[in-house]
Amino acid sequence: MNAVQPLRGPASTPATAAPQSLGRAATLALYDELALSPKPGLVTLSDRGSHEDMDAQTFMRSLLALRGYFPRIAELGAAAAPFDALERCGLEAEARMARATGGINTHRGAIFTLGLLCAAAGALGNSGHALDASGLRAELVERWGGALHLRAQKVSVLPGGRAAWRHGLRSASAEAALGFPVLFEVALPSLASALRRGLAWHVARLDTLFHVIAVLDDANLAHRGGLEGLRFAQAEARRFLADGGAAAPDGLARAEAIGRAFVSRRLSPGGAADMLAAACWMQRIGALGVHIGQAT
Ligand SMILES: CC(C)(COP(=O)(O)OP(=O)(O)OC[C@H]1O[C@@H](n2cnc3c(N)ncnc32)[C@H](O)[C@@H]1O)[C@@H](O)C(=O)NCCC(=O)NCCS
Ligand SMILES: Nc1ncnc2c1ncn2[C@@H]1O[C@H](COP(=O)(O)OP(=O)(O)OP(=O)(O)O)[C@@H](O)[C@H]1O
Repeated sequence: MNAVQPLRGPASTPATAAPQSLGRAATLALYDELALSPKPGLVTLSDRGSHEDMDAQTFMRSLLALRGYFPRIAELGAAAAPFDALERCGLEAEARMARATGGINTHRGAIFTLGLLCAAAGALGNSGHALDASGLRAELVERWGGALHLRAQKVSVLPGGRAAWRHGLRSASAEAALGFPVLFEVALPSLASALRRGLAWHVARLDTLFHVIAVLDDANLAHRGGLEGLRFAQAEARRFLADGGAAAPDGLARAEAIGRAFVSRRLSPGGAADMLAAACWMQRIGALGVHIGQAT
């Protein structure tokens, strides 16, 4: 568990941000995700979860290598770049991540999800509109939704995309084409509600993560555990929430127990981790509508 935690979350920046601030917030949000512990099946600062090939050091190397990418893609968004320019920028970032980690996939999902969100925020900021969640979602879908729909119809050669296709699930690309419904309709309301209830930042993040695991077609879970593994993880998350979630007196202990069950099945909810990072990014750029000192 983290020794020093801000009470309700890190300070958020004003609601119109430059590409540099949007990108910096993305790096910090990925750290928010990495630093959260316990976190079932996922890598934290102190354990590897269900992963044999990576640990916190691998993630930190990857994060450092990606620092320039998020401001760059936010700038592309501000310049109204077409989807293929974003795609090239994303693929370059994937190559940089691979060089930094020795070929290990630490942040492919985050490069995609947070990259698209940074681009949408860059575009929105440039048009002079305030950075709120519904504006961001509309901007993403209007500008790049068509290209993302086409992308979602292609058969992926990557593990998550193949698992999604095999089991008839919504892939990461399909989730993006729909404007990330689980992010906007589940993760953000969960995080905002947890912060408004005055929950500590780490408890709020943990609660949000479980809300996402309960409903997301997480291609990582499906790749590692098949449909059975995905449904098992979703059912565990639903039970956790029904029993009071992360804020319950035994919430952290129950999260740890679920972590042990995930590790024994090699399950890792990587897609849910990306949604959590995206929600933390929204909080950091001020698009969540809840700021320190505003919580009631
Ligand atoms: C679409 C991507 C994520 C590939 O996805 P695919 O599922 O086929 O591959 P992979 O197994 O590597 O999974 C990617 C990761 O997505 C995340 N994820 C899994 N399920 C989901 C989901 N339902 N929703 C969102 N993210 C998810 C996980 O972290 C997972 O590990 C992406 O790598 C890609 O195509 N990149 C090319 C660059 C690009 O187009 N960029 C666009 C602008 S950034
Ligand atoms: N804290 C985290 N710990 C582990 N994975 C995470 C974390 N945060 C995000 N993820 C996501 O999970 C994915 C890693 O999953 P995985 O190890 O299954 O990779 P893979 O290359 O798709 O498949 P495999 O290694 O099983 O063949 C990454 O895309 C990453 O975005």
